[in-house]
Amino acid sequence: MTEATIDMTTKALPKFSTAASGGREEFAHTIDGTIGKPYLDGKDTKFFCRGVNVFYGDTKQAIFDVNMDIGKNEVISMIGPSGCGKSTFLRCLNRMNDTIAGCRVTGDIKLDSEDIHGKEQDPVLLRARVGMVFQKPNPFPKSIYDNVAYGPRLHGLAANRAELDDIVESSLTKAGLFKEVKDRLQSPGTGLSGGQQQRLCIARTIAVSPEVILMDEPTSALDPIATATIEELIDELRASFTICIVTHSMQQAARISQRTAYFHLGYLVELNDTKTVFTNPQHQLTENYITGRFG
Ligand SMILES: Nc1ncnc2c1ncn2[C@@H]1O[C@H](COP(=O)(O)OP(=O)(O)OP(=O)(O)O)[C@@H](O)[C@H]1O
Repeated sequence: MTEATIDMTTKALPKFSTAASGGREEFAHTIDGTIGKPYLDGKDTKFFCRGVNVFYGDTKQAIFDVNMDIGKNEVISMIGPSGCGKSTFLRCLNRMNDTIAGCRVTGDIKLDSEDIHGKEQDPVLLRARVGMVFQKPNPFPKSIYDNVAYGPRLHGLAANRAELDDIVESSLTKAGLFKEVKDRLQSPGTGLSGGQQQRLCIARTIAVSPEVILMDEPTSALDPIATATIEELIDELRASFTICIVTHSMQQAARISQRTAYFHLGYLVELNDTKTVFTNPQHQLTENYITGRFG
């Protein structure tokens, strides 16, 4: 994919060749900030990201100078060709990149005006505020109940068993799973179907009362019916949480998100209202991707 040369003839936008050496540098000079509406002017901003770069080791830069705001109670989709840095950027938001040897993040990332890299920040507490759901459902080898109770126990969120029961029930209810599992809470979480396991993972994330949920291709391992259930759930969860989702499905991004961010080779090319991105993309690279000419 990095060897592709992009046809820029249909729109009067700066030339960009990704071919071999210099492609990234040339592209960097063509972008005068991200096109669209990357900023929220401080209004209902949950995440404030400025000049974010990510490096793997000494030689590989995966994210280049990303600037964006993420709003409270919005669903924001991150799309782009494989390897463009969507997951890497997502992991910046709860410092999951800290767990990858050799990975280094620079720039300014604030959650509710707090520097997430500040000395006083405990990454474990940050990850409770900014939860994550992964591509492959990954329930713990524990009962359904214990999967959901794990986080609240770890963070001491329940004073007694009755309170813990309430948290487990309400989290499973919010994740749209309680009715299906209420008679088998002590059964293994791994015994559920793929779609149910993913909703269990969402319940586990919700159980510690996060403010933001990061989802990295949460439905790519699921069938269309389970996918539809999760998409409906995401729409409901938006009332209580900010949701950032990486997806390879443009239809999914169009269905569930209010804004969509298009990444290309580590650059945030365009961030705009989802409808604009899919009906009137402002950058040639976005248009190429959504029309299937690239990616
Ligand atoms: N642990 C790592 N060590 C070194 N390079 C990495 C690592 N993780 C990702 N990369 C590189 O960083 C770049 C961005 O990868 P990333 O997984 O963030 O892209 P992506 O857009 O999420 O891709 P996909 O859609 O295929 O999941 C790629 O070039 C990838 O090879």
